[in-house]
Amino acid sequence: MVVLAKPPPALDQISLLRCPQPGDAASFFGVPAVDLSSPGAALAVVDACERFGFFKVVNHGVPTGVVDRLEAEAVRFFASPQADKDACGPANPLGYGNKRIGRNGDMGWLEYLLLALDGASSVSKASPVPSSSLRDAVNQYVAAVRGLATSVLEAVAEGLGVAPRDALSGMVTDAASDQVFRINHYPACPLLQRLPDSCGVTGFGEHTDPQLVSVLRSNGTAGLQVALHDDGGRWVPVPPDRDAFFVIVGDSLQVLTNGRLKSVRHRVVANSLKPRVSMIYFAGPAPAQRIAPLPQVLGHGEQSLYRDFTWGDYKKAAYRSRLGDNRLDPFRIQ
Ligand SMILES: C=C1C[C@]23C[C@@]1(O)CC[C@H]2[C@@]12CC[C@H](O)[C@@](C)(C(=O)O1)[C@H]2[C@@H]3C(=O)O
Ligand SMILES: O=C(O)CCC(=O)C(=O)O
Ligand SMILES: [Fe+2]
Repeated sequence: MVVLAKPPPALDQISLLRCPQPGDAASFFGVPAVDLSSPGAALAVVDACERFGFFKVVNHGVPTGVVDRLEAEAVRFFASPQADKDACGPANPLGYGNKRIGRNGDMGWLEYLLLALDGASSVSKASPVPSSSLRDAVNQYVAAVRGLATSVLEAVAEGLGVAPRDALSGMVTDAASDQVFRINHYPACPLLQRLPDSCGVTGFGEHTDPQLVSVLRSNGTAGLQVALHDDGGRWVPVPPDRDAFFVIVGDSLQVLTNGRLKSVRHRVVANSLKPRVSMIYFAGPAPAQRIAPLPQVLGHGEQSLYRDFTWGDYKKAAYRSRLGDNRLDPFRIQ
């Protein structure tokens, strides 16, 4: 991350970034698009996860109405009086959060609602929810995207030659699995117009997701960027696609495949004109789940690159870390 200048007071504590420019030919990035029902989907998923740790699912079959209903509920919540939003916060880590991300000093130009899901993938009783209509919309949406996450993990198993087919997806359908759901709202940031074009304001700072996979959907506002694996971590913008779901490989899937699939660093930069709304489902395993390379991904004589840990261990360490930390480093065998 590069801090470029002293920010205007409203952006105090929020880092400024050097951003790729839209006209910059070098920033072109063709996000792989996969139709999970097509022949060859399993190999396409593995290829995308190996090369980028990132792809989008098209022709997914999730009804538009389910997505639109949740987006409308989210917009309504974020437009409600600040006191009503604050009644669901401060995020610790669950609940309504404003600019502060996590507990360790990270800040971004956003507000959000972070919810835990129970074994049936419904919003848990421990999560502060503003209304029953938002709760119902989240439950309906999550039922659909959890199905997408399990199909992706089945495709990964198939593409890697791992049996049984549910070796990975079963970790998410397990009644004790640890699933989290987040709705982010990045207000338009007009102050950006006072900064040089090459300068961005951090919406959500760079990080990898700790879970197995995350399924992200946003409105049509740009802002998401990913760091390429094979080009010195060069940041490239991801063109928004409100009709697709983006899949992000998390650290746990990296370990389960002994580094063959790699988690991807990603971040969000604020937009000067349009608000961005995103909703992300984080598919995590049960706290007691051992996170270690699946025997079938290890070649003859290949050793694990990581020391053994459970999801519970990793989550505890993650929540003590800063957003941009490389959370897997302490678990790597030298
Ligand atoms: C700074 C932090 C926020 C985070 C917990 C952490 O300490 C490090 C990981 C962060 C992250 C990134 C992906 C998800 O948005 C998230 C919910 C998660 O599981 O790990 C967030 C955490 C958070 O916002 O509390
Ligand atoms: O809001 C987005 O588009 C991405 C946010 C994100 O990466 C996260 O919440 O972990
Ligand atoms: Fe993320």
